[in-house]
Amino acid sequence: MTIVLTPYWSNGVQKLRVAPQPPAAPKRGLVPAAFDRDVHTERCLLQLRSKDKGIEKYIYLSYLKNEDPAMFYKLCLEHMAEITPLIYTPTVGDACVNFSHIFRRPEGLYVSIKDKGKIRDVLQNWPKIDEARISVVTDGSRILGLGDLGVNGMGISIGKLSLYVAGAGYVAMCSSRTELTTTEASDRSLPFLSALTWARTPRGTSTDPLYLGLRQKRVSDPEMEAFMDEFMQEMTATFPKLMIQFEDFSTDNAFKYLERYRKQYPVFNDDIQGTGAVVLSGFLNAAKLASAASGKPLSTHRILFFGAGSAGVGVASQLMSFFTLQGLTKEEARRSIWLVDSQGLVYDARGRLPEHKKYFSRNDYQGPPMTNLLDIIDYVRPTALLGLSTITNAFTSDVLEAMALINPRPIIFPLSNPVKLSECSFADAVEHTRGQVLFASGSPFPEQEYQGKTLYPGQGNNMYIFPGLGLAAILARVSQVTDTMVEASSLGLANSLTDEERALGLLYPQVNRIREISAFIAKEVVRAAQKSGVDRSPDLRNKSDDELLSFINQKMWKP
Ligand SMILES: NC(=O)C1=CN([C@@H]2O[C@H](COP(=O)(O)OP(=O)(O)OC[C@H]3O[C@@H](n4cnc5c(N)ncnc54)[C@H](O)[C@@H]3O)[C@@H](O)[C@H]2O)C=CC1
Ligand SMILES: CC(=O)C(=O)O
Ligand SMILES: [Mg+2]
Repeated sequence: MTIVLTPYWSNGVQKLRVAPQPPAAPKRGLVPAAFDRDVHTERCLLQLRSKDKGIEKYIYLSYLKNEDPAMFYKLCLEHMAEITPLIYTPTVGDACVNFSHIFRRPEGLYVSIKDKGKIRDVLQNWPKIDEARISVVTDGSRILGLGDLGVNGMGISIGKLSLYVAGAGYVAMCSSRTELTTTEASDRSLPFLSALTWARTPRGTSTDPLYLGLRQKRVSDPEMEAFMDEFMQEMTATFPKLMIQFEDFSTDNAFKYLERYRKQYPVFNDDIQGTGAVVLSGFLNAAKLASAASGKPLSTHRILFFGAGSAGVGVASQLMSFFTLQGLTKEEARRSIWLVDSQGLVYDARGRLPEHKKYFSRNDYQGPPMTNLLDIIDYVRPTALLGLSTITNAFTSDVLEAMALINPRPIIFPLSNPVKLSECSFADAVEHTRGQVLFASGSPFPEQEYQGKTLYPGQGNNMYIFPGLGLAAILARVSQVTDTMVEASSLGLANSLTDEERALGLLYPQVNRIREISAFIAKEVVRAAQKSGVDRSPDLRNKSDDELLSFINQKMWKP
């Protein structure tokens, strides 16, 4: 075998590394005579398509990822629009609910409350400590809109990690080796992920003999805080190059642990910040189309949130920058946003509010509680209605018609996941706004024909953001993830639409361009990290934008 050395630069010093080799041909006799890898791609696709149910397709794809990861990711990249809903929302919701039943072999790292005091020992068991770069950490307490699923929430970490690899090619960065046989790819394609399964028997699983988690109540707040402090300290000590994504923590804990660690470690919360960024991006594009139709300036938009949890308030906070970008003050921006929760309009005179709702609580309404969404729409007269409530079909035909009555092009984003919890479907939104809706949902919906025209739904899901944001954070070796980095990811996404996509009226780029989009977002985020002074890769500072983009592209593993 010939070994080819290629030069590269590290901290200003030129070094050599072994160039990647093409996959070794399988040894004679170990595959059938006519075996051909390209034909095998078609075979795998046909096997996948032969299954009727989403969950069966999920199980097949999980098997393929473990057996032949290069093939799995090749299929993902070549059929992104078809496969994303099978490995991610909506199917991942079913996979999580049934996780303890469809479980075949462990994937990821499980740290439970029983490990408190010896978390370091558990982390040391991870097979490839030096290669760990990204971790999607959940405690399973609010999985999509499905509630507390305990250890079954691991499915969401696995799904997000698959999208990290498919969407941003993480494997290459973890590689210190050269062989690209499928077995090696398999070893290397295990990015680090962990689920913290402390301690709660989610409803419905207490009597399930197959449930894989602990069977006890979740621990008290102080005990969880002590656990989290130890966990974060040991994670960053054991894996010094690690970026941590918090995922699907219940509302209070989502806000609490983001604030507690965001200045100390490279960590972000996907539901608060990733969702904020993806919705800001789609909203920027939608608001331009809505304002063009109404003739009213962008600064006059009025946004009504149905759902005021971690995602709702996270998105509201991020949308503040939509208004400040139009020249409004922060106070004026705040006044352009209204929240609704399970008790109706959020306002000061209503009584004691949880901390995360206070900033957007209205002080200009003192009347009786306003709980009916139609009354609230009539009072607020919003240009945009955003759903993050987990309430299926809350945007009824009356609600959609009311929005269409006050806006030539109403912005309607039912963002709850999975599909069965969406506040409305695309078909209903099109029908009840006579095709005028500017639409994005958390989970995918099929396109619609309306009066001879094809209308396309947007998917306002943080999957557009976290691969590129995380990639930039890792490449720039950031010490923390700043607000300006999150905003840069959002503006990067908004600006990544092609002219053709804009001509089709899309609010988000097509998902099959995810690699290109992630690279572009990553470039913008690296620059933002440099401006914030949180980067620790000085080499990247000397690169022009083109050089940086091509560096990022080179770092992406291509199956
Ligand atoms: N599209 C995306 O990328 C994302 C979507 N989500 C989805 O957003 C949803 C909410 O997530 P979180 O904010 O983390 O949950 P959460 O539990 O923190 O918040 C839910 C909110 O909905 C409100 N709510 C409940 N019933 C209501 C009702 N009848 N009327 C009005 N409001 C009601 C609650 O008061 C709460 O404020 C989930 O379905 C989740 O999957 C979350 C993150 C990202
Ligand atoms: C998409 C996502 O992160 C969620 O629904 O929680
Ligand atoms: Mg989430």
